[in-house]
Amino acid sequence: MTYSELRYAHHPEDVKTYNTEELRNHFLIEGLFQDDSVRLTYSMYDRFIVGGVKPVKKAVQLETIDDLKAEFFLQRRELGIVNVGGAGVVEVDGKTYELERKEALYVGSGNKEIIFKSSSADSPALFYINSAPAHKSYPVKKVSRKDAEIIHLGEEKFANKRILNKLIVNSIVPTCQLQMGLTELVEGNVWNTMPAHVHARRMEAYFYFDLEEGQTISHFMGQPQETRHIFLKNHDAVLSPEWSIHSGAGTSNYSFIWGMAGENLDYGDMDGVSPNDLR
Ligand SMILES: O=C(O)C(=O)C[C@H](O)C(=O)CO
Ligand SMILES: [Zn+2]
Repeated sequence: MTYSELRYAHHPEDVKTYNTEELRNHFLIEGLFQDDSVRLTYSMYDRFIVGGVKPVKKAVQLETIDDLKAEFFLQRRELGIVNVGGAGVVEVDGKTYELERKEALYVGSGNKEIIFKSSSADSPALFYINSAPAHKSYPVKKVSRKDAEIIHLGEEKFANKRILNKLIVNSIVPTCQLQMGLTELVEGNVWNTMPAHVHARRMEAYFYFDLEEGQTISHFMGQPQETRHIFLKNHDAVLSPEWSIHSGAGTSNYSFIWGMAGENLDYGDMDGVSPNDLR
């Protein structure tokens, strides 16, 4: 079964007036993984889709949704998948790709039948997905951890030591708009993406996982001089407008998947904000 919801884009002046509930309703995405279902959020930010697929007892197919007015999901879109659960399989027009935990798959536009399966119902796969409009079809490619481009960021003394794994980026796999990667906070470190940044040419979505039961993350958003926070739990995602910082501090360490789409594929095209300039 496929469920989807639509989120509008916002003017930063309007977001200044949002209360806690409004911020959460517009930007937070909860409940991504429901047994034998596909859960999608179609955002007006660069028409980016955030979703979760959890096949348990049966195979689950990625069906088209009304918002796309398309014959099949990838008619005019590309797809990035990262498995954050037990081992699983993605079938793309009959071809099978096995995805272990933290492995990724890129699927270009034009592929019609995308089917997700878990290798074992006792430890189901959890497929986190991002999708963006695509003008061209690029080949399907699996990206394992060994293929990732790794960057070591931060320092223990600033509680932001982390390992950034670029997975679906154009130096590894050609894409139209999509970029995805996985960042792991080293134990004892809690801050992600600090110093913070914005990138007016791309929106971004963060999906937080590997957060211990009972712990939380305060995700920071908003224009650098007008920030807000949203408290998140494990397996929550959050939309980041092009004008917003996206950073977080947890009550323990955790990992997260970042995904972007927009004007360019230039990961480094970002404007940094010094911590003392944040308001
Ligand atoms: O840990 C980080 O810093 C990140 O992972 C930052 C994201 O990759 C990002 O925001 C890219 O624009
Ligand atoms: Zn960013």
